[in-house]
Amino acid sequence: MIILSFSQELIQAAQPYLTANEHHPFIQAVINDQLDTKALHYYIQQDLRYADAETVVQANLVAKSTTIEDQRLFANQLSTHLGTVNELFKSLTENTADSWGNQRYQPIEPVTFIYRSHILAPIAQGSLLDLLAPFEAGNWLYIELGKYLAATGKVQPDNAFYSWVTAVQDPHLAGENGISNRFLQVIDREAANTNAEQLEVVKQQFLRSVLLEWYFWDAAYKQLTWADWERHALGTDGGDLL
Ligand SMILES: Cc1ncc(CO)c(N)n1
Repeated sequence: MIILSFSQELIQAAQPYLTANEHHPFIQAVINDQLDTKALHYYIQQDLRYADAETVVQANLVAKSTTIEDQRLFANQLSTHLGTVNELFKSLTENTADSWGNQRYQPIEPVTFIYRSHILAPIAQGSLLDLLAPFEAGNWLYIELGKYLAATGKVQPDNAFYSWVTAVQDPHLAGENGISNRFLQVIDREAANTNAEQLEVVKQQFLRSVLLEWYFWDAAYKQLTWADWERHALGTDGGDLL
């Protein structure tokens, strides 16, 4: 019998969600180089707001760390995040007609709000593991989607999403000794001191992140706004939004 580490267990349980993300029409449109400019704009604007929540999560990972080594790991990655996040989105913006100034600080739309709330929630009462796992799920999913998109061989430099695919495969993030694997190692170390009941909660929160990733692509594909949700709830649009 092969005994899985806790992080391997998370990754195994997340496989159906990964497949669903791969199959999402947004990702398939990237492969076919048919991504709608409006979907790309919405994605850039909303992911910048998600990235702002990642900044807050990472500051709190430093705060919840109990050793200098952990504090340095999370603080260094926070610094890297702050140094690179705008660059990625700026390079994505170059492929669109919109200016960078229009992309930053747009209103936080429903799915972005829910996903941000999900990764921020453990700050109040959670352990280091509670805070790290739902956040790391997003890193892991992005790396896997990057591998998937690269393996198609279809996302070439003239594709609007090319710089995204390159960025999520950066060895600093995705390499054997990269940040994602180092975060998974911290997850395994913390899991060793956590009871089975609490580990099940952590697992569900990890999986919920990967589920919300699917809804994040879906919201971008449909450019869903609070106004759409309102029209839908108040019954004035007659259609199925979700
Ligand atoms: C929605 C989302 N998930 C994960 C990442 C990875 O940082 C990101 N930038 N955005």
